[in-house]
Amino acid sequence: MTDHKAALAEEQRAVDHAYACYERRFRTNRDTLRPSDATNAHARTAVIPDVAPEVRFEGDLDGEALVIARVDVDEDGEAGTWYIGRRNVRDESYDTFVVNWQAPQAVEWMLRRPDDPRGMSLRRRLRCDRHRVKDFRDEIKMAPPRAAEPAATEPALLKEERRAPFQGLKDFLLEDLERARDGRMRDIVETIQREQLLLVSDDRKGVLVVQGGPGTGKTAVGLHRMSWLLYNKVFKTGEVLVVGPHPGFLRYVRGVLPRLGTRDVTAVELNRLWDAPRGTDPRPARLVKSGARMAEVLRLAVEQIPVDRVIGQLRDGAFGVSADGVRLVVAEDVLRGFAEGDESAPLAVRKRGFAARLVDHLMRLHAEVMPRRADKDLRQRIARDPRVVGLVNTMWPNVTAESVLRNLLGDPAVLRRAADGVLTDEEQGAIARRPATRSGDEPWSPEDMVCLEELRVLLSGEGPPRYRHIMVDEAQDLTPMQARSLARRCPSGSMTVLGDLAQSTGDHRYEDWTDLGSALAGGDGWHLEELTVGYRVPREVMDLAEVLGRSVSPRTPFPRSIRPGGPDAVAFVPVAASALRDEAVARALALVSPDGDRSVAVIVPDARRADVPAIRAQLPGGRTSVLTAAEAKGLEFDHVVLVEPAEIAAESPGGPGLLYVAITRCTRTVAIVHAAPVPRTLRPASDAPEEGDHVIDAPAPAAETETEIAAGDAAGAWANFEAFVEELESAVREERRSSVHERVRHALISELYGAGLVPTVDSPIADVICDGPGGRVVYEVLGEGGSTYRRMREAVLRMLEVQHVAGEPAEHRYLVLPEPPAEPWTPDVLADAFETSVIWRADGQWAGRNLGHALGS
Ligand SMILES: Nc1ncnc2c1ncn2[C@@H]1O[C@H](COP(=O)(O)OP(=O)(O)OP(=O)(O)O)[C@@H](O)[C@H]1O
Repeated sequence: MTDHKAALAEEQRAVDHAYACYERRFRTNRDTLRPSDATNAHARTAVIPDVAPEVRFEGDLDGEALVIARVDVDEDGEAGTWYIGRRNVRDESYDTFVVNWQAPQAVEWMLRRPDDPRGMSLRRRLRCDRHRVKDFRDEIKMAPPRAAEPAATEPALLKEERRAPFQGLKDFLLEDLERARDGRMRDIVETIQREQLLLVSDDRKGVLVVQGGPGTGKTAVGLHRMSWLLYNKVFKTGEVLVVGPHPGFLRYVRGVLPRLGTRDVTAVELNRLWDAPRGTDPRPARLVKSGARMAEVLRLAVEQIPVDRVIGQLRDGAFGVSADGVRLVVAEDVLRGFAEGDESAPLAVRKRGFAARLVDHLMRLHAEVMPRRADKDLRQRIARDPRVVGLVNTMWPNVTAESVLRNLLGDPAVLRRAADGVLTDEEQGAIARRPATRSGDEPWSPEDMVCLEELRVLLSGEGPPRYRHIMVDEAQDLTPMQARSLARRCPSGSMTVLGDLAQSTGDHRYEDWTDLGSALAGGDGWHLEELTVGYRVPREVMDLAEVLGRSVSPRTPFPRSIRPGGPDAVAFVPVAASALRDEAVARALALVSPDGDRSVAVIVPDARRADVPAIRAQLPGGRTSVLTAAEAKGLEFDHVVLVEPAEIAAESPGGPGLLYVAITRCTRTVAIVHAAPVPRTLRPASDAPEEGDHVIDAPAPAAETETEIAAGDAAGAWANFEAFVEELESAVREERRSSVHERVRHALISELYGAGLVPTVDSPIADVICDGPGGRVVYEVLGEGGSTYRRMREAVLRMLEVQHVAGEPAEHRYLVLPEPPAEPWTPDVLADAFETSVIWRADGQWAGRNLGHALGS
C-alpha cells in the first residue's frame, strides 16, 4: 500500500469513528432540538422556516460531510490529533474528537500559516462525500524532527509547502465550484478561504461592511459569520436578524444556517420591514423621500406642530382662562417659549412638559393676584380646565404619523415651513401631492412607509422591533432613510453589511461606503473590508462584464475570477425582435442537461415580465427558472440565457447595475439573446471602448411624469379654539336649561352610579363621561325633539368635536334620547357611519342596543 493510500485508510477510520460517535450523541439529544417557528410575531413578518419540524439525523447535515480537516498539534506540552468539522463530536470517554470549525480553537488552527505553523505539524484538508473520504491535501506538513535534534527547535517547513502553501486547497476549491447548482446555496466550510474566515470570525464591535464583486462569497461570509456569532454566544438566536433583497433570495439561502447547526434565525425580505405600501411614487418623489435630508424635514415638521397650531389663532394674541374668578392671561410668545423644551424628545414627551410649564405659570399668575386664596385642588382645577386642556390638545394634538405626513405632503405651506432651507423648491414640488379624499385612502408608497416609521418615533418615541445584530445583504441598494431605519432597529450598532457598489440598482448611488456605513453605524462606528476573488463567475464572463461594472462604480475594485470558463462561456445570439422569445426558449432547452442536474435561468427585462409565464410553460420544471433581472439578485445558476440586455440597461437609472447583476449570475455559461444592439459597455475588457466611451448606447429611460403639485387646499387654518370651546360650552349650558334633558341625564347618571361606576358629570363640554373597565365612554343627552335624525346627527358631530378638543378619544359613544327614535332606522345609520350607539327612555324604562354596556352593567 502506498503512503497516500495508507493515510487515506487511516483518515477513513477516523471519519467512521466520528460518525459513529456523532450519531450516538445525536440520537440521545434529538429531543432537545426545537422545531423552528413558522412565524415570528416580533419581526411582524412571515418567516421562511429554516428547518423541518422533525429533524432527523440523516437530515441534520443535509448531505454535507461531518469532517473537513485534521490537525496534529503539539502545544504547551499537549500533543494530539484532532479533527475539525461541522459539529462538535465527543467520543465514548467524552473527549473531544471533532472540533466544530467555529470554535475559537478550530478557527485559530485553520488560520495558521505554513510559514508560521507554531506547534502544528500537520493540517490536512479532507475531501469527503458524506462519510467517505475521497482524498486529502496537506496544507501544513512539517518534517518530523530528527532524533538528535533538540525538541525546542522549530521543525523545518517542507519546501513545496513554502512555495505553494494553498495549492492543495485550490484544487479542492475548483472541484467544489464545479459542482452543479441545484437552486439552493451551500455552505463553504470545507473550502473556506483565509480572507473569508478572517471576516467570518471578525470579532470587532460595530458595523462590518464587506464589499466584494459578484460571486466573491459575501453572502456566504455573512451567513457563516452569523452562525459563528451565535455559536460563540456573542448573541442569542432571538437577538439577530437576516435581511435579504427578495423572497427568492431567502429561499435560496435558507438551508445554509441549519446545515451549519444554526437554527431559528429570523430572515426577512427588506421591504417587509415596513408596512405594505398602497401605491408608488414617481422617481423624483422617491429620491427626495428616501434621501437623507427627508429625516430633517420630518423632524422639522413635527417640531413645528405646536407652533403651527397656535400662531395667529389666539384672540388678541394671548391665551386667557379664569380660575376661581381670577382672569389669567398668557401671551402667545410666552406660550411659544413653553413649547420649546427638548427638541430631540418625542412629541408626546414635549407635550407633557408644555402642559406642566403652562400650569406652573398659571399657578404663579394666580398667586400674584390672590396670594392667600390658593387651595390644594387649585392646580388640578387649572390643569383640568377645558380651556387649558383645549389649548394643550390644540397645540399638541394627538396626531398620528399618517396625519402629519398627509399634512406635510398635502399642504404646501406646511411643507415650506418644514422644508425651506433643507429641500429645494423643485424637491418640495416633487413630493407635494393632493391629499386623498379620505385619510384612510392615502396611497402610501414604500418610501412613505419608511417616513411613517420615522414619524412614529418622533411623535411617540415608539420604534420598530430591535435586534442586537443584523446581517443585511445587497446593502448597496439601501436608501439613506432605510439605512436610518435599520440603524434604529440595531441600537448596539453591530451589523454585517454585505454589498457591491457596482451592483447598485436602486435610486441612490454611492461612490463609496462612507455615507451608508456612517448611517448604519452606532457608537462603535464601521469598518470596511474587501473580498476580491470571484468564485462563481467564469473568467470569460467577468471579462465581458468588466467595462460595465467599472462604469457603474469606477472606484470599486473589480474582482479577479479564479474559475476558468472555456470557449463556450459567452455566446451572443442576435435574432429578429419577433424571434426573441422562441430563441430564448430554444437556448434554454438546449442547456438543460439530460439528467437535469444543471440549473438554467432565463433572465428577462422587467418590461417583458408578461412573457415569463409563457417561457416558463415551454421549459421543463426542476432546475429551470424564468425571472427578471431584479429577481435574480443574489442568486446563481449554472447557465444563464439573458434576453435583450439593452432593455435591461435602459430600464431605469439603475439599469446598468441591473445588467451587471444579470450577467454575473452564471457559474458556467451566459447566452445573450438580443434583437437590439448590445450595449457597448458589455464587451470584454480587451475589446474595451476608448476613454469617455463608457456610455450605454441604449435608449434613454423615458422621462418620469411630473409630480402633481398640490394646491393649498389642505387642512390649514385652525379655528380660533377659544371661540370654539366657548361655543361648545354655551350649547351645553343651553341644553341643561331643558328639564327633559336634565331628567334623562340624571336618570343616566343614577343608573351608572347604580352600576358601581363614578361618572364625570360636571364637564362644561360633555354631558356625561365615564371611565370604566372597557375604556372611556362619552354620552350625549338630547332634550325635547331629540329623537329626529337631524338632531341626532348634530349631536354626534358635536360629540366628535368635544373629543377632539379633549384630545382623548372615547372607546364608545352613546346618544341618549328622551324617547324612542322618530325613525327606526336611525340607530343603524349612526352606528355604521359614526360608530355611535343610541339608547332612549320609553315608559320609564331604558331601551336600545348594547344597553347593558351603555348602562355599565
Ligand atoms: N471558499 C469557497 N469555497 C467554495 N465555494 C465558495 C467559496 N466562496 C464562495 N463560494 C461560492 O461562490 C458562489 C458565490 O458566493 P456568494 O453568493 O456568497 O457571493 P456574493 O459575493 O454574495 O455574490 P453576489 O454579489 O453576486 O450575490 C457561491 O456558490 C458560493 O458557494
